[in-house]
Amino acid sequence: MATESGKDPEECLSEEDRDSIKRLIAQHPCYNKDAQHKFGRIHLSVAPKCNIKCKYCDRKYDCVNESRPGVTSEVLNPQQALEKTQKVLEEYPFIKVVGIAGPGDPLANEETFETFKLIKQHFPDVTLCLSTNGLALPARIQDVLDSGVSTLTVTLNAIDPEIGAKIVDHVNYNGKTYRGVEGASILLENQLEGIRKAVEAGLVVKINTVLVPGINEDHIIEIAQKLNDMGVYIMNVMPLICQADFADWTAPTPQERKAVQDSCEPYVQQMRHCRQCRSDAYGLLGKDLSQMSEERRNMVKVDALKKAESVKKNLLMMRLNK
Ligand SMILES: C[S@@+](CC[C@H](N)C(=O)[O-])C[C@H]1O[C@@H](n2cnc3c(N)ncnc32)[C@H](O)[C@@H]1O
Ligand code: SF4
Ligand code: SF4
Repeated sequence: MATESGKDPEECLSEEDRDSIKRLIAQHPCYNKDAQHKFGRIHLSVAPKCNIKCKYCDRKYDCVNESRPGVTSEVLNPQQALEKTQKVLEEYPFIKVVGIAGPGDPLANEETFETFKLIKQHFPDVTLCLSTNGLALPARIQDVLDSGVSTLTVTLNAIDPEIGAKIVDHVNYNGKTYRGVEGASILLENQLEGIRKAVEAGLVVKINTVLVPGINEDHIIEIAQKLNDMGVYIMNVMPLICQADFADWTAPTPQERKAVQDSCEPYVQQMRHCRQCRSDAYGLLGKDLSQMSEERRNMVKVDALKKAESVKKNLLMMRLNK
């Protein structure tokens, strides 16, 4: 599939790169629904600051019992994030992806890059994953690549600034605050340029689009068509969680979300199993270990070790039968 720049992202890659992308998708629970019950991810909550304000965003930094994006029990520094990763990966070896997804915007926090550097040094084989609103993506793309990130998510709720302005309150860019259509236009330009650069650099790109009924439901198909042109790998249409400025809104029904996803599927593969995780979630999707009692965590650990043992046995049998 050729991108808008005329280059086919797959053609730009060597065979070795293509194989390694296939391998990482096979073990990424969000990019591949078949991987979700076998492989997990850990989110490191090292990024509290944000450079924009979405009208639906409500971040909480000491929250133990809510499960949604933007909440975390605590904000960690890079060293604490490394120590947590060491402990969690040792106990739950089925976790193959280390991601940073907030609670704010990873690219608005230098700690993101410091953390990835530490993780890469200690765990060269894990997949590094980043989730951003995209405002700072053109400026930071080289830093993202240098960090060893291979899967990137950008939230893109509109490709028309008039619609975008109904969802984003303001944007802080190069020391100034922009509101309304002006702010939404600056955000959109940077998002599109950042996505283009990321695809061309060989990152596997996912787009999150929050479905806000009455604002972007009929527009999302146009976003999907654009993503097809740009060579994006997968799109995740997430239902609005009604909070902050949208506290009195009505969330989309599962049927409404499915209808939007079905209309987009011809243009870009749809992720339909997103669990709208916390910024400090770890474990399998939908089985967040950060929200479990120690007893339940131990059961998961024993189960995971048993599964790993049976995979080893199967591999051994296959070799012996050759
Ligand atoms: C906490 S954000 C982290 C990354 C980055 N700050 C961003 O917004 O892309 C993770 C995802 O949750 C989404 N999100 C945040 N609040 C939401 C809400 N109230 N309803 C639905 N999705 C929401 C964001 O749009 C984003 O796609
Ligand atoms: S970009 Fe992410 S963290 Fe920032 S306001 Fe929007 S949802 Fe919240
Ligand atoms: S919020 Fe969705 S895309 Fe992000 S880690 Fe959870 S399931 Fe994956």
